[in-house]
Amino acid sequence: MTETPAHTALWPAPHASGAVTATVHVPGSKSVTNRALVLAALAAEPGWLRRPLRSRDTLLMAGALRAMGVGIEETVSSSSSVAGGQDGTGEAWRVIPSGLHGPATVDVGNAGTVMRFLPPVAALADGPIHFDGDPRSYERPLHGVIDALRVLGARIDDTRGTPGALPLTVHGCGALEGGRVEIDASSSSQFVSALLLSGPGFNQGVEVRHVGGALPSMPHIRMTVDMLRSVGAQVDTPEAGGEPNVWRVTPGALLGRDLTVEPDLSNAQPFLAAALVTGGTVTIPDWPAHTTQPGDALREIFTEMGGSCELTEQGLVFTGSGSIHGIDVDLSEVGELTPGIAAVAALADAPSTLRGVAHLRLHETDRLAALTKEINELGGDVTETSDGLHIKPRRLHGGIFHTYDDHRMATAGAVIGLAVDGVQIENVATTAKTLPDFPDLWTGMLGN
Ligand SMILES: O=C(O)C1=C[C@@H](OP(=O)(O)O)[C@@H](O)[C@H](O)C1
Ligand SMILES: C=C(OP(=O)(O)O)C(=O)O
Repeated sequence: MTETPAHTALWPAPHASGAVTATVHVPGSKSVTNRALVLAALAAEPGWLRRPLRSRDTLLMAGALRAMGVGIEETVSSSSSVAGGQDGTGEAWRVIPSGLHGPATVDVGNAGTVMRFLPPVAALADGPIHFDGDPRSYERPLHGVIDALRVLGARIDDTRGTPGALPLTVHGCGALEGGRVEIDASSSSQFVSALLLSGPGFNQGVEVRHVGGALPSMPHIRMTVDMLRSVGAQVDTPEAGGEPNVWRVTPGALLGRDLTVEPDLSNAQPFLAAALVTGGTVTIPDWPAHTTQPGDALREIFTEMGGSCELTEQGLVFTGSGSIHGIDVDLSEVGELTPGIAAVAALADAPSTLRGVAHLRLHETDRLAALTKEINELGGDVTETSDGLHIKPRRLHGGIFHTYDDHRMATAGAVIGLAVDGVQIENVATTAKTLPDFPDLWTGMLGN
């Protein structure tokens, strides 16, 4: 949890005067967009991304790939025949791979996907690629990727900062041997995803064996595997009868695809929470019937917390009952949903225990400390446990909700603000990491 400058702007979180009824079009998934960009950049032919997320994390990914020589052309069309998504409001990115070249400099910002997914890509480039980012990026775990790449044959200079962390330089020489590697990915599933995504480009492919504590965010690893397969890669997984905690990717050329990015279901969370908290109804169009996104778990989690939902032709229709229940839940698979669930839990009719998310201490900020401090400063009763939070609902009052440069802290504060008058979100602009339109979508949902 890094210190927040006192002067940062305050956003008065709108208080809901009654039950919210709204349809909210949620922009594309960060996790899908950034995987699709990497896979398209590594492909043997051009591809399309339709309805990509345009946010800080995805623009950093696109900028980094461009710096390494990949062509990414942005087109916007009102005609679905040219570039449209299902609603015809088509932004589409044409990705034209043309070799990966250094020297180049990559700004990772504070994007886990950029700082983890790109060093393996850089190892395939033909020159040095320098990586740097926000101060927080120096603190986020990266050793799993760096150590593994060295075992697989890469030369990496990480002597400018703390060894095993940013800033660093990957001295790519146009190819990487690849092969077998053991990593401890208990601090981030993105270590596994990173090695698998570039695996088809390594001479021997890659075999990643996770050794260590529980691996978080399994749906995100399944997303990696599914997306690799969809561009023609051969991937063996533990689920497909393989060894537990072992993934294998065979070397081979990747296809250029035409992919429409699903809405970001984790970013749908605050809007669904608005229905739950106000006893209203919120519809999210284009909710996928089948998806690897962890946000899909909200259908079950928020139903247990008092709502009900139905997948219809219009999208996911989620309705609050007017009561909010506490929950005892293991969130290790869906850690990024924790801030939003904590916000709802603080407004519930009974205590909640959120477990399995110790690794959130090394996310955008220390999310367990930040949620505890900020909810308690509004009068709440949250205690940190070794791997999560215990939340006893209490009557909350207004005040400043600090965000620590964490988009999900900002949206969590907005959810509390619906029910508690006078909540002010410090630096709501930090939502630009994955949802730049958040303040407008939020006020639009409330009919303002
Ligand atoms: O691969 C991905 O796209 C992500 C994986 C998860 O990371 P961790 O496993 O580090 O929690 C998740 O929290 C993050 O928001 C996105
Ligand atoms: C943990 C998150 O992001 P990142 O991709 O930076 O890890 C998140 O979006 O909740």
